[in-house]
Amino acid sequence: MDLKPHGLISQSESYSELNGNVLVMVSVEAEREAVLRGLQGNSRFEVRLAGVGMALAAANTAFALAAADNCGLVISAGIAGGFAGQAAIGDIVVATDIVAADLGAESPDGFLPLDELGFGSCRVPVPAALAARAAAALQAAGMPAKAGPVLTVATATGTAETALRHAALVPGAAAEGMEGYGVAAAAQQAGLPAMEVRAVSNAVGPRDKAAWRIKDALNALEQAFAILTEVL
Ligand SMILES: O=C(O)c1cccc(C(=O)CC[C@H]2O[C@@H](n3cnc4c(=O)[nH]cnc43)[C@H](O)[C@@H]2O)c1
Repeated sequence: MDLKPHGLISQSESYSELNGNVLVMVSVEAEREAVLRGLQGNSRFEVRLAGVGMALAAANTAFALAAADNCGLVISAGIAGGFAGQAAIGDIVVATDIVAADLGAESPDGFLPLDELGFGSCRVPVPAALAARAAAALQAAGMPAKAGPVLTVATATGTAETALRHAALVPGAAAEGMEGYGVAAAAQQAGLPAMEVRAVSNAVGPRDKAAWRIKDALNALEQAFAILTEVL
């Protein structure tokens, strides 16, 4: 495919029509299977493994894009933690912005994001029309879908303190995962729009793996992609 240099297409441009194929990056095989079930053989979509974490996700997305045929959109998808009051277990979150929540520097006055250090941005905006169209389609189909910022973290949140800190850092933060910013950064480098679609399996907060509802979240992810094929 034709890889465009960084910055040629603004991610905040509105996209009325989507052209080309869709690359979906998920972290693990169970997520890949769920998305594939939802896609029901739709040949416009390709689903690849990103691995866990931002670095592997960026590298694998770049490799997948280099081999992709006529890709017009990249989606980071999978299960996620939901922020209290924003997204409950089983909800779908469509990202309005994809935000690397812990990429920057500490200072005595608090966290300094890349933006304030002058090294680029921690935020990849999702084209507003795309996020709105996806969330509206999911809601119209009766799914509990929310739109809001989705955070990418290197360390999954395991305390109430970190949950509150991240929620304060990014007002309206709806969910957190570990790959979105890496996938979106690779898409941005290729001049392509990025989205993130997450199904909530657990609450962001004190770690309690026994309370994770992975099967429910994977079922929601499957249903979401069955609907998204109609509007993307
Ligand atoms: O054990 C399983 O069967 C299983 C099936 C599917 C996925 C998993 C994962 O553990 C995926 C890890 C993946 O999930 C995202 N995630 C989920 N909850 C959170 C969270 O609270 N904070 C951050 N990330 C979360 C993340 O993107 C991981 O890569 C297991």
